[in-house]
Amino acid sequence: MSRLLIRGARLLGAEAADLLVDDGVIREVGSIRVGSDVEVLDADGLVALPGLVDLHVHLREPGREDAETIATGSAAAAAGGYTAVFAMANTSPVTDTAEAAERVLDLGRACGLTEVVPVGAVTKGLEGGELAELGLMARSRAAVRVFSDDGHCVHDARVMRRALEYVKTFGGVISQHAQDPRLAGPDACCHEGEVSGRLGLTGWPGIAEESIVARDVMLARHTGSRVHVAHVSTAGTVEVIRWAKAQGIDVTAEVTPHHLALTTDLLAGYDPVYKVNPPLRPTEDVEALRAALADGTIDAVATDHAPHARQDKEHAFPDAAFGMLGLETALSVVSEVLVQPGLLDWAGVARVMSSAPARIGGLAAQGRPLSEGSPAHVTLVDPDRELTVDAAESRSRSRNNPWHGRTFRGAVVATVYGGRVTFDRGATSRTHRPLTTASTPGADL
Ligand SMILES: NC(=O)N[C@@H](CC(=O)O)C(=O)O
Ligand SMILES: [Zn+2]
Ligand SMILES: [Zn+2]
Repeated sequence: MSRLLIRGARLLGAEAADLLVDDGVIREVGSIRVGSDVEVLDADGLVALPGLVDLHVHLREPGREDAETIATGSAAAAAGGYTAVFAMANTSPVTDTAEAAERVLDLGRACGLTEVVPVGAVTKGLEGGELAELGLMARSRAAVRVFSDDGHCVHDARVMRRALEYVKTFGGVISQHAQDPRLAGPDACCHEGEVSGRLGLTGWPGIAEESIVARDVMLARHTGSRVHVAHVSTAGTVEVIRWAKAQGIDVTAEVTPHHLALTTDLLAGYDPVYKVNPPLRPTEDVEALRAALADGTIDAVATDHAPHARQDKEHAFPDAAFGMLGLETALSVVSEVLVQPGLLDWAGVARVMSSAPARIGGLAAQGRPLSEGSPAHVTLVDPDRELTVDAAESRSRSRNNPWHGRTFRGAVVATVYGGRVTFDRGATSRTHRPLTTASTPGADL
C-alpha cells in the first residue's frame, strides 16, 4: 500500500504537525521529510479529527436498493467524514441472523469506503416477540455488538429484559427506538402540540419517548446490562438520562443533527422532507438537547440517515415515509449549531462524533487519538469553509435532504479511511512533492 503524508494538520490539543501513514497505520507524527514516492494531503489550516463514527444509519440494502445501497451510502458516509457507520437492521430481509449480518459486513468491505458495521435485530423480523439469534450474530464474523429493532420500539418489557440479560453475556448493547406504541397512534405523523393543532395534523407527545426511556434505564439497572437510547428528542428524556447516569446506571444516548437544529415550526408548509421519527420538536427541546450534548449527558451525535425513494416520500404529509438524509451534512450542522456558538470545541466534536460512538459500539480501532501506531482513520475539517447544501449533489441515492439550500460554516474537506483517501473536496493538493519541508506550528485548539 502506498504511503500518505498529511501535511501540517492542526491536531487536537497540540501544535500543527505532519502525519505519515504507511500500510493503514499512522507511523510518525511531527516534522516529516519524505521522498517523492508519497501521496501528499495538504492539511494546512485544517483540523484533523479521528475518523467520524456514526452509530445509526439506514443503508437500505438488502431490499430497497432504489433508495440507497451499501455502495451509495458508504460514499455518502465518506463525504461526511465517516470512517465507520452502523447499519440498522430494518432492511428486507431484516438483519436478524448471523448470515444476514455477515452479508452486510462483506458488502461494506467490498466497497471499502468506510467500515460498515451491521446492527443486529433484537427480535425476529423486528416483530417485538421472539428474540433474534443474538448470540449467533455476536459470535459470527460480523461480531455484532449493537442490537436494535430501530423503526420499532422493543415495547414489551419482558422482551427488553431478556434482550438486556442476553447481550450482557458478551458485552453487547441494546439501542432502543423509544416510543410507546400505545401513546403514539398509527396515524400520528408529528409532534403533538400547538403546531400540530394549528395544522390539523395528528401528533404524538414527548412522553411516548420519555416513559420508555424511564422504563429502560430501570431495566438496565435491574439486569446490570447496558442500554443505548437512539435519537433522543425531548428535554424530558434528557432529564431521565441525567438522573440515570447520576445513579451509575449503564446508559448512553445519541442525538441527531436534525434534532439539534430543526424545530416543529418547519411543518407549517406541510413539506414531507421534515417528516421524521422521532418528530421535530419545539425550541425548548432543541435547546435542552444542545446543552445535554455539551455537558456529556448525551454521549454522541448519530445521523439516523434515512434515505427514501421519491414514491415513498412525495405524498401528502400524513402519508409520507418518516426519515431524512444526514451523513453528508452532520459535521457542518454540528459546526454551525454547536462549535460556532461556543458550546463545543473541536476536541468536543471528536468526542461526540468519534471516540464516544466508537466506544459505545465496541470498535477498538476507531475513535482513537491521532498518534503513532493508531489506525489511519482521519477526518480533515476546515472550520471556516462555507458549505451550501445542494440536494442534487448528494452521493446518496435519495434526495430527501432537509438542508437543501442552507449554508453552514465548517465542512469536511477530506477523509482518510485505513490510510486511503476516500473523500477529497478538492481543496487539498494531492501532488507528489519531493522533500516536503516541515510545516510551521498553527494555532492550538
Ligand atoms: N428515523 C426515521 O424517521 N426513519 C427510520 C426509522 C427510525 O429511525 O426509526 C427509517 O428507517 O426510515
Ligand atoms: Zn428510530
Ligand atoms: Zn433509524
